[in-house]
Amino acid sequence: MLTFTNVTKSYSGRTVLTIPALTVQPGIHYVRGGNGSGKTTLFRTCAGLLPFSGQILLDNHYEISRDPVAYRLRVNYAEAEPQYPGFLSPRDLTYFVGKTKRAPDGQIDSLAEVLGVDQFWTAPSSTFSSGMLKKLALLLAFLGRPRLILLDEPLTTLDRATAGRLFDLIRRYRTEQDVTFLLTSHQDVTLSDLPLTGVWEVGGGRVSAVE
Ligand SMILES: Nc1ncnc2c1ncn2[C@@H]1O[C@H](COP(=O)(O)OP(=O)(O)OP(=O)(O)O)[C@@H](O)[C@H]1O
Repeated sequence: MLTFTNVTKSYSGRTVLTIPALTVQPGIHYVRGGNGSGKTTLFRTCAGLLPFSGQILLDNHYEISRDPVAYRLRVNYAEAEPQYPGFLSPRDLTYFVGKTKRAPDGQIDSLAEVLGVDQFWTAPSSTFSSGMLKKLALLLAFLGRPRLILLDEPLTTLDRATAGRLFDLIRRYRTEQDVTFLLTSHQDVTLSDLPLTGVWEVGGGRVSAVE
């Protein structure tokens, strides 16, 4: 569902990722690697947020530089450490992102309830704890009808109950809507409740399949 061809990503002339050829099949994938190995760079590149050279193709059709709107409509991303303008509330942000992602009727309310964002719906995000910010970022990442959702450290700072509900949501989007997930975590064991399709190791500037 996602194909990389001759992809390289550099910062100020320093190459941090080289992916000559790689195909990610539909499913739930765990992307692991040490600090600074390039996981966030990989996710931000896939999300269309960073310039790179080469080609990333979604569903054999959508390419970031050729179809930027169609591609971004289908690829959602939650940052490891989300930040939003402090004066904006979940209601403001979900309205805006929901519109750009063409969220179906009722989706925002349902996700807000499942992830517990409805508890602080109109509060300015400057007043949020890191777990509250994480819940909001996760809600935004499920909006619309994505084909691919990239979750960078989704469990960090999340309380146990919400983590369980997030796993249910991932399983549901996977089985009911054929959404593919790429997830990172520094704790292998925390993802063990999910039916993983693949495990990938990022290291030495490369991405390789583990199993
Ligand atoms: N904006 C940037 N400018 C320059 N170098 C960067 C930038 N962002 C990341 N890097 C470098 O790219 C490499 C990969 O960083 P990245 O954040 O992708 O790693 P990571 O695997 O997500 O790390 P962690 O597990 O610590 O979050 C590191 O060497 C980092 O210093």
